[in-house]
Amino acid sequence: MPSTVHSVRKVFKIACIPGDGIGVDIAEAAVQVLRKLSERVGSFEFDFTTFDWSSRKYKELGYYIHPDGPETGMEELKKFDSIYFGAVGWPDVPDHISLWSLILPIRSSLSQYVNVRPTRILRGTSSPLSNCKPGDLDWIIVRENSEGEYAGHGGITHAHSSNTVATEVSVFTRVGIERIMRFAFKTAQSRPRKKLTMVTKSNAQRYGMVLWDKIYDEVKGDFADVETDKMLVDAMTVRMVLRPESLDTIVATNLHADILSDLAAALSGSIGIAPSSNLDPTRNNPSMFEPIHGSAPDIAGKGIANPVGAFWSAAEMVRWLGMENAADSLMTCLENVTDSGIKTKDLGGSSSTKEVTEALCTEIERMMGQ
Ligand SMILES: NC(=O)c1ccc[n+]([C@@H]2O[C@H](COP(=O)([O-])OP(=O)(O)OC[C@H]3O[C@@H](n4cnc5c(N)ncnc54)[C@H](O)[C@@H]3O)[C@@H](O)[C@H]2O)c1
Ligand SMILES: O=C(O)[C@H](O)[C@@H](O)C(=O)O
Ligand SMILES: [K+]
Ligand SMILES: [Mn+2]
Repeated sequence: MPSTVHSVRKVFKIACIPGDGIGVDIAEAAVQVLRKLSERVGSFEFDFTTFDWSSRKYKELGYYIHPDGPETGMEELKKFDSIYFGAVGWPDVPDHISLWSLILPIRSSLSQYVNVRPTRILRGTSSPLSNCKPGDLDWIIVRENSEGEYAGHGGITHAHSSNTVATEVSVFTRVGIERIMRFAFKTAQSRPRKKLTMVTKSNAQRYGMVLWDKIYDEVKGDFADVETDKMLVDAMTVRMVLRPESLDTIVATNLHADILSDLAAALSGSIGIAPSSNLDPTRNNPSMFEPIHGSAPDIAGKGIANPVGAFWSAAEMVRWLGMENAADSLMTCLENVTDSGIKTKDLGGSSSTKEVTEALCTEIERMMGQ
C-alpha cells in the first residue's frame, strides 16, 4: 500500500501588540520578516492576532486593554504562545498612564520577571567609542522585571497644597532577587567567558540594595565556575564607556538595568538595534518580545525607524519557541544586511525602514532557498 508522508508544520499563535508611534512600523516589519522566515524554513508557521491596544484607542475609548481593567485582557493573552510588542507612549497621554495601563500590567500579570537585553556591535556597524572594536562589546544585561521602583508602591497626598508629599517605594524581596540572580548566573555560565557583573547602589541605599549584595554572595557559591565582580551603578556607567571589553553578563535592578541598557545600546551603535525578551522562565505564561526603544514620537511617521532591534527581538522569540537554528539564521541574514551597508540614518546609513525590511526578506530568500 502506498504511504503518504504528511509534513506537519507546527503553528505558533502570536499576539501582536504594535502600540504607538514607531512601534507600529517596526512591529509590521517584524511580522513580515517572521512570515518570510517561517515560509523558508518550512517546519513551522505563525498565526498572528493583532491587538489594537494603543494610546489612540485610549484617547477614543478611555482604556488601553479592556474597559474593566487590564487584567481582563490577560486571559486573552494567555491563550498565545508568545507576544510580540512594538512600543507604547504618545505625547497626548501622560507617560505614567500609558506605561502602567499597557506594558507594565502585561509584564507583571504574566509573571515575566526576567528581561534579557543583549547587545553587541553588529557586522557593518560601529560603536561611537573610537577605540571599541566589534567583539570588544558583547554584553547581556539581565534586568529584574517585577520589583524595585516598578512594584507600584507609593502615593501622593496634599496634592493641592504647598505641602505635597509623594513617595515612590522601591520594593525588593528575597524571592524576587534570588530568582533573577540564579537566572543571571545561569546566563553567564552558558556563555564562553562565564563572567557576571552585579550592579547595585548599596552604598547609598541601605536595605533593598544590601539584600541584593547578600543574596548575590549566597548564590555565587552554587556557580563556582562563574567569575564574578560587583559594581556601584554610577561607576558602572564609566566602566561601560572606558572598558567595555571587561564586561560580559550583567545583572541589575529593574530601574538600573533600564537605564544601563539604553546606554549599552547607544554604545553598540544605536538604541534602534537592541532587543529585549520579557520572560516567564517557568513557561506557565507567554513571554513577550520587543525592542528596548520606545515609540520615538520625534521620528514617527517618517518611515526611518531602525527595525534592527525589532528583528533581533523576533529572533529571540523564535529561539524561545525552540527553533534555535532558525533564530541563528535570522541573525546571520540580519548581519549580512547591515554588513552590506543597508542601514537607517541612526546607524549612519540612508535606507528607510521598508528598505531594510525588504533587504532582509531578500537575504532570507537567498540564504534559505528551498
Ligand atoms: N517598552 C516601551 O514600549 C517603551 C520603552 C521606552 C520608552 N517608551 C515610551 O516611548 C515614548 C518616547 O520615549 P523616549 O523618547 O524617552 O524614548 P525612545 O526610545 O522612544 O526615543 C529616544 C530617542 O531614540 C530615537 N530612537 C528610538 N528608537 C529608534 C529606532 N528604532 N530607530 C531610530 N531612532 C530611534 C528616538 O528618535 C529618540 O530620539 C515615551 O512615551 C516613553 O514612555 C516606551
Ligand atoms: O520599562 C520601562 O521603564 C519602559 O517600559 C521602557 O523604558 C523600557 O525599557 O521598556
Ligand atoms: K519597546
Ligand atoms: Mn527603557
